[in-house]
Amino acid sequence: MAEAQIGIIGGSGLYKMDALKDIEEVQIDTPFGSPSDALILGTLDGTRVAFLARHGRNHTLLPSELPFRANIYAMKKLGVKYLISASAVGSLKAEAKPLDMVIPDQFIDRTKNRISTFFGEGIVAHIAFGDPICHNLASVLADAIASLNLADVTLHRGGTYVCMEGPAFSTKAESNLYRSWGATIIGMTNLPEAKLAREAEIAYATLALVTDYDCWHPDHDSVTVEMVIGNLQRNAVNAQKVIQETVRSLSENPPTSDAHSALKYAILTPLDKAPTATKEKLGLLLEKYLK
Ligand SMILES: CSC[C@H]1O[C@H](OP(=O)(O)O)[C@H](O)[C@@H]1O
Ligand SMILES: Nc1ncnc2[nH]cnc12
Repeated sequence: MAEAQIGIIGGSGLYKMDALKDIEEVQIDTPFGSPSDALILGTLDGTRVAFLARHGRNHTLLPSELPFRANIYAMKKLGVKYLISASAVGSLKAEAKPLDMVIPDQFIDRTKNRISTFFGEGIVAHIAFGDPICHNLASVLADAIASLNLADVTLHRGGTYVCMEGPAFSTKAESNLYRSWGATIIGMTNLPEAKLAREAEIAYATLALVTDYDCWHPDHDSVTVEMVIGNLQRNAVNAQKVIQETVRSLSENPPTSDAHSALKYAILTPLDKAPTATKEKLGLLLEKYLK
């Protein structure tokens, strides 16, 4: 059922993409349940893409409730090889200001309650995750931002995204602790997604849209939902331009990615000894290794 090589996951405040043409809504069933919402297949400048609203189009799912495995598996089912996450984040550094964009290259895991592997039930795999973001896809994103010359948008290339559990925002002590670790931004969603995308051999990169200074900055109010959504809406048009330009570039020049062969040396269990039910459940992920 290959339908789109490029997927987009829209986070808080980015529940649809206005530029998509010839839209088709697809309800996708996966061995890991239903995704956050129907996936939207649409065309951007002649290229078919798949869009998913991470929290559902009416923002009905908490970060801890997100069906991360179903979301990534659904993208895999549609044939996605490159996945762009657009996400609202708080800034942990003075120089990353609200309305700036960050393309992080590292994560710190502060989640407590997430399932972030497809494996288990008789099949063991350990993917390499030292470089959790696809460098080549991140470069395409960065080049797209540079080529657009967006007024008032500063891009910060690289940096560490702290992924917290939520849903409450951080305490000041936590926020300052993450600052002392040198982290750049904070959010609640991208780390499990990046891990699962890697297991699914999908290249993943984050376009982080800074909406606030969390709660550490002495000269700025602490983050509120109103602040996040207000600033995200101010940035939504630019974010969509960046995604559109990235898609154009990816379709002209699809980069190589180590993610596309991430399972090659990761699976420990001999597949001929693995439970049939698990092999069937992981179907699409194992397909090429079962031949
Ligand atoms: C609405 S504020 C907190 C919420 O915003 C971010 O969402 P996303 O990553 O989906 O853009 C953050 O991770 C929290 O889920
Ligand atoms: N300060 C913050 N903390 C966690 N997630 C966020 N999303 C946007 N701003 C955030």
